[in-house]
Amino acid sequence: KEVETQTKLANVVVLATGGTIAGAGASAANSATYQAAKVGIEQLIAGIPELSKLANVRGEQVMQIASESITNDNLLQLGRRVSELADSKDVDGIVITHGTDTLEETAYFLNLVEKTDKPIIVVGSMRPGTAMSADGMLNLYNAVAVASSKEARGKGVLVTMNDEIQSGRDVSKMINIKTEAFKSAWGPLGMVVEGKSYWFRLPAKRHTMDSEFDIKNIKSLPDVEIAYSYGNVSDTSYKALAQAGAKAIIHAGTGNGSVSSRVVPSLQALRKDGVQIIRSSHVNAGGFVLRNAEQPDDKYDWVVAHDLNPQKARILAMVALTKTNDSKELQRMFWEY
Ligand SMILES: NC(=O)CC[C@H](N)C(=O)O
Repeated sequence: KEVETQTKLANVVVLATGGTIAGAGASAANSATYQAAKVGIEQLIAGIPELSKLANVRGEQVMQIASESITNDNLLQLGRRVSELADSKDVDGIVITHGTDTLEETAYFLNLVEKTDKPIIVVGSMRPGTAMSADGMLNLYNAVAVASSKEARGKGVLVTMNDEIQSGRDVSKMINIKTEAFKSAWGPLGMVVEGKSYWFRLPAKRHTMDSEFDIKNIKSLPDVEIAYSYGNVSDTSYKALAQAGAKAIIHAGTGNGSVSSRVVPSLQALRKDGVQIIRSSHVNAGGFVLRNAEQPDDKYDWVVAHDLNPQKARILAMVALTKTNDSKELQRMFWEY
């Protein structure tokens, strides 16, 4: 009987990349002062013996970094390893441990480019394992629980933080000092309680199996940069980014992606020079940019990022530009993904 239940367990691979979930501080009182990316994946897995009841878990250290330092090459490396594992008959689910600063970017990237319906869960923590009330252990336990469940298949890349199951597309780090850090403007998809998932809604946007993008066909990612907007903003950063070779500039706009009258002529000129201009919003709880509402996008041949925040808009723009440089096609992709 024991052997029978053992063989029925799902095979889950944990790909470790660093972050606070692998962090260590000097004392248990250090919840905010510590070094990220210190503890290896074997030690993290060994610290949660309960994992062996959920799945056959093995770990792989893909990199060991704080996620603010992740590069496009790191993204591609991780994406390719996820894809190889997803293609393997011996793997039922994949968990990625990640720093929380850019976790939402990596989760969205994988959501766009991984051609699999196997569960892919990205997880981090807000406190290092050495701190009181560390959250990494339960977050990782929940990630493995979701990764090993059949119900998680085909739902796109997911994020398990603070007992919630979030869509990797929607979720964003909203506050950096609470364990309740990750939110989606449209709400979580479900909850994990004591290793069991409870689902309430499904992602409506194209992802994974239904995506036209495939990591196997992406050799490199183009340079897409973000320019932040605010009162008294000048066009200096936009021009400098274009000068440095950006193929697209994400306008991290105020409100509904509004553009200062001081900047509009420069963005028109940059577009004429071939740079794609993508209007997004840096409104904290979730921007919502509509085409031709704030600026005449049709006339200027600009693209709107709709509800994608600037950092997620950068991810989609990079992936989309590997396929097309047609602004109408880019806009279609921004509506569909
Ligand atoms: N909570 C965290 O994971 C932040 C640690 C670090 N800055 C990172 O993103 O990797």
